[in-house]
Amino acid sequence: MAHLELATDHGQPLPDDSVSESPLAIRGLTVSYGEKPAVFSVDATFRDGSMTAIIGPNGAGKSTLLKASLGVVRPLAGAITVYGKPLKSQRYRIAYVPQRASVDWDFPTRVIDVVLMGLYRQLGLLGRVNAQHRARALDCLERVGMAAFAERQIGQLSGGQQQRVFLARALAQDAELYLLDEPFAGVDAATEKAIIDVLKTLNRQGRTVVAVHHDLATVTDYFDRVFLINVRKVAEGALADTFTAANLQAAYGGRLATAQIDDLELAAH
Ligand SMILES: Nc1ncnc2c1ncn2[C@@H]1O[C@H](COP(=O)(O)OP(=O)(O)OP(=O)(O)O)[C@@H](O)[C@H]1O
Repeated sequence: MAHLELATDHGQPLPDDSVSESPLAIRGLTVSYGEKPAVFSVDATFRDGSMTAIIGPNGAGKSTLLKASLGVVRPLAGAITVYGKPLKSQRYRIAYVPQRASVDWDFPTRVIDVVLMGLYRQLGLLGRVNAQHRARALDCLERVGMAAFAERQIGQLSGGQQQRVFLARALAQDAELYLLDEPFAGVDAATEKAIIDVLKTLNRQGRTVVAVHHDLATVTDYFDRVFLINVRKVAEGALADTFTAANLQAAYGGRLATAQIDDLELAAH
């Protein structure tokens, strides 16, 4: 049966199993930085083992949704569960790759140290790094093609290289749920390919990937589900049901020209 959940479903109780089986379930989330909410009354149920693109125009609340899911911003209202349990006790199961622009790249630290941060659970309170930890961090750098840069200062890398290092840190964490905020923004084609290959490999291993994504032309190739938002949820579901011209119009309004929509490989709805 086609699975299409529209924004009108919030407020209705969802069956318990959809929450308990979901790596990330959001109910009634409202976040406000000032008077106007950035995210309003949003429900979302990210499916285990799926690859979901969060899509919407600038300022639609996409980053805010991720930050609230990590407990980084405090919501006005709403509940977030991770694998059916409160976020607080499950935070370690989530790896996060922030938006590149939001990171202070001038802090003096080496690439390998950034990746070792992903091993914080193994390192314990004293943070003693042994040969095994180092080998694991190097292996993660290898997987994103950055092993040769291990000793380099993070500020001395290009934007795409920095993005790969942050992905390596997320890999080191060996999480089950990966949240990425525009992982392909400002990277070249080779880096984009390297990143999507890593994400698809994680997904094949059963990990859940949720990424804020701006390039509508690659949605169909990269993802199997979409979550459309413009402060409120517009729609969420499988590509075939949800990545439609009508939903894109609803999310972007006049900001997306009909010609742009016509060029996309959309679901036939
Ligand atoms: N720390 C903050 N303080 C005040 N307002 C904020 C803050 N962070 C975000 N906002 C506002 O909240 C709204 C949603 O921002 P958010 O970054 O979540 O949108 P987005 O969909 O990720 O946008 P983009 O595609 O441009 O990255 C915007 O109007 C933004 O200006």
